[in-house]
Amino acid sequence: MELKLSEFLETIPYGIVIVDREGLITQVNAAGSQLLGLKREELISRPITSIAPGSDMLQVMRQGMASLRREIQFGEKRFLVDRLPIVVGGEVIGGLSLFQMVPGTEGMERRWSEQERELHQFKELVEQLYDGIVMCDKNGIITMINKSYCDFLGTTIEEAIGRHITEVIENTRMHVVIKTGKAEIDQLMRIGDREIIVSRMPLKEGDETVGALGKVVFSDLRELRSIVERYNIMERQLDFYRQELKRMVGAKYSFAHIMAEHPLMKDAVQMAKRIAQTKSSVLILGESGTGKELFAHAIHEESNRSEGAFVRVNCAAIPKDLMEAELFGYEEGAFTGAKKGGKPGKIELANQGTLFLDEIGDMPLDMQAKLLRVLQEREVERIGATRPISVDIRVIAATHRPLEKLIKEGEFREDLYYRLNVFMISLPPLRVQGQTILTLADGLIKKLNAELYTNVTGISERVKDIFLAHPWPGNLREMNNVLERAVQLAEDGVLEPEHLPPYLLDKQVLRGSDSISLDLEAELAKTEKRVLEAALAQCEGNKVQAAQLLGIHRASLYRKLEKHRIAVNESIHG
Ligand SMILES: Nc1ncnc2c1ncn2[C@@H]1O[C@H](COP(=O)(O)OP(=O)(O)OP(=O)(O)O)[C@@H](O)[C@H]1O
Repeated sequence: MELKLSEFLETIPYGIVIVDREGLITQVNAAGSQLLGLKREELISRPITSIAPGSDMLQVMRQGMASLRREIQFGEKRFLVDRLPIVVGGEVIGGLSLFQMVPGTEGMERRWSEQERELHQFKELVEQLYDGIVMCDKNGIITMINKSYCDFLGTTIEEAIGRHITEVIENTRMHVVIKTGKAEIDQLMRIGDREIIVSRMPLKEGDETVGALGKVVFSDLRELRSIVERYNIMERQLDFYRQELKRMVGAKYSFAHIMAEHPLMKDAVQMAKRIAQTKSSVLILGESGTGKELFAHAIHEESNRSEGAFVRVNCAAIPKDLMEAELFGYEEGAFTGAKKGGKPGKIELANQGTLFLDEIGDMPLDMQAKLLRVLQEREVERIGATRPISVDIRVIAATHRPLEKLIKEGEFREDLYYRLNVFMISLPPLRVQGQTILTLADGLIKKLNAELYTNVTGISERVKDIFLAHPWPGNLREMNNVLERAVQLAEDGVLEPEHLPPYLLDKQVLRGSDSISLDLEAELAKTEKRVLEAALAQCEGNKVQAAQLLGIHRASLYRKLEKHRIAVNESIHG
């Protein structure tokens, strides 16, 4: 019986689709599948509404009444459709849809659909590209507006089109743009309680303004502000990670990177090389920028722990209440906000390697006590843990602060001081390194030439004077910064005072402004004499020490003393 029905359906030259009571397709004839452009298998068992979204078939079945000669758009085609309920024994058991192309549109189908597709694509583009776009004619009447703008304004396309722009958009200036013919780009505009950024452009035909186009560039300034804020935070984070990465990648500093010209520096390097091989703690003292971290790296690299991690903790930079978690780590659930799975502390991470405690003088007292326990017992216990973990670490500590004074003031534990101070390396500031700083400057210039592709050959006599007179509070870091700037300004040849930062020059002018003459020889001699006297005073007349301090040979010092007729109390120091 069913076979006969389907054979019968094939003889009908119209598209036929039969659905069951639920609206699921049970039969479709060949003409139907061809008109719909879908294979029979793609249609059977699918809800009719998923094939023809606007279909009123369900309603037809519910009401038991046919809907006849309805025109519907199906993709690019237009169909004329009859829908009938199938009634058996007074009961609706399904529905039948009979359809054909709207008579007369068959031949036009392609041309018409292409135009429509283009228009459709254009509309989609306008919707997607712009948060809001509106166009009006020369009288200010809206001729086009997209859905996003309408949603934003609380209106619809149908309501807006044909009305004057001022009736639809508050604070608009589109009518002004039509009058002046001048574009207004990226203007702030308030609509309701929101601030938006808009651009308005006149539409021209030759010289004549025939309308205007407005577009919303940013539909919510709050969003823009939060984007800018997020961007700023990301920039800062990126900066931080860049520095950290530089620190990690650059962690391979060795003794080859350390420049040492002055005898005190040479001694420090010798000492550091010797103690690198031991497992003992090291305390490095020195002012800011004297190379404490560089020495710590070099000791680690030279030691038999160089394969292990070099972990730096900057005690001055970590907030007090975070320091314990940072150093000791914690177990999962140790406190609110503790990370899942817990987190190892820096001490644990330095296992088998070196723990560099920078700025140890800034470590809070309670943390000092806990650190001392780790050093004595060689065990570390995470916050919230029940068992300690044994660790094998080598500690290098550094500070620019006077630890002995801090001990007297009760700010640093004496027992920890002795634990750390198995070996002590003291790095001299530049201002006591005398003439040798000029050799350091030359060394730095060579290094910078290689890094910055410059070709600077050295420093002029005037720059030497400036360098020797400057106290270099930032030590080698400061000198490196000064030279980095200078070699880039000069590019080649020798560095002259104009390549130096103004603060170095200002000092020079101030220093000599009271009694300076233009006799270079005489001025240099005067300065040399002053420096010699200062060095002798600092060494309480000891010539050997003074020569060392100035970085010159003893014989040279004697010659200079004679030249300047400087008498030294020989009876005390020989
Ligand atoms: N003797 C040296 N030879 C070559 N470069 C040096 C020397 N001393 C310091 N520097 C360079 O100077 C800069 C500062 O060095 P470092 O960070 O080791 O100093 P620091 O004493 O740890 O400073 P701070 O106490 O301010 O942290 C680094 O770029 C380092 O490479």
